[in-house]
Amino acid sequence: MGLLVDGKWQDKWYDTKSNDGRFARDEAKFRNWVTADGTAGPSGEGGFKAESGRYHLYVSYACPWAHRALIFRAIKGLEPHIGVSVVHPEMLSDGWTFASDYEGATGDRLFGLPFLRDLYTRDRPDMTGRVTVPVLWDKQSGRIVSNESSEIIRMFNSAFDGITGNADDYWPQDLRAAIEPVNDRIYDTVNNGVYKAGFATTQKAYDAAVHPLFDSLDWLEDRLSANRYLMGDRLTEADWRLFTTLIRFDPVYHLHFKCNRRRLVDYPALWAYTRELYQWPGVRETVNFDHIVRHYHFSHDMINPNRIIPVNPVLDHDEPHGREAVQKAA
Ligand SMILES: N[C@@H](CCC(=O)N[C@@H](CS)C(=O)NCC(=O)O)C(=O)O
Repeated sequence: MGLLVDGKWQDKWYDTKSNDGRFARDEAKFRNWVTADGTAGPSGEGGFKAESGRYHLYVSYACPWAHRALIFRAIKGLEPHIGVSVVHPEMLSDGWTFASDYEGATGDRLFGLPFLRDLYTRDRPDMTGRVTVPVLWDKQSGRIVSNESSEIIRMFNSAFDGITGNADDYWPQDLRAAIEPVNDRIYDTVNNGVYKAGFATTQKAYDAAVHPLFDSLDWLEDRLSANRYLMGDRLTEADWRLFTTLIRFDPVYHLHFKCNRRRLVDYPALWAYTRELYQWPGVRETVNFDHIVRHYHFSHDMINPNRIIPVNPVLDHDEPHGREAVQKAA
């Protein structure tokens, strides 16, 4: 685990000491957008036109943020148009690596590089910052388009529709204003909330994260008892953003990140909802529990110093979800 400083790798854990024991996630540094015609998106530069075969996605199967991008690639029919490289699940002193001696790890399919950091410095030789997945790479310009998953999924949602003919819309104009505050609460208290609890190095920082997390899970359980999806009867990006945390909850966050007031399976609506999304066409194939469980327990040795991989609960994600019966919001 480490970061680049002026293009040089430094093996350092997150600095929680200077922050009262709290984990603070860095802002992603590459914020360009692929658009249908190559005009600039909401941030960054233009010049990234949607074209088949031009872009490549770097992911970890373990990472919930990268998982969002993989899901959008699947459900938007982008698999034939955007290639993928999968890093090794163990993230140790060299950060994410392209070692391929592990089932499902592909190596770097574009350049055969040893480490993900080498991809970052290929674009920015003097880069300072964390080397994170996902990364969307442009083969034509040899540059990183984006390393911000919330933006990559919005590009995938619409930029390639003219190429794929898939116009399914997970960020519909008329729901955007309603989606935003739901995304914000889920990001802060659930998606990032589990990390804030798990990486806390003081009791106070842990308490400040774990209680809002379980308050939000109660709120979500209520909402999803009355609504099939977060926005009622329409499945949106808000659901996919929530899903990648829920699917990791019982195998990882409950034990490893001490998010153990309740398990996901103790929430009937949330658990059935998670199964419905897991069973959505194309999604099951993006979930790799082996990489998920191995990554967290093996990589975070200050949480799990002996790197023992727990046995974990046996969960049946294929059990019928029964969510068709859930009433639409009144
Ligand atoms: N803002 C980024 C966050 C991505 C992120 O933090 N990914 C983690 C893996 S789950 C990572 O690569 N961490 C490596 C590090 O922080 O050094 C996004 O949503 O795309």
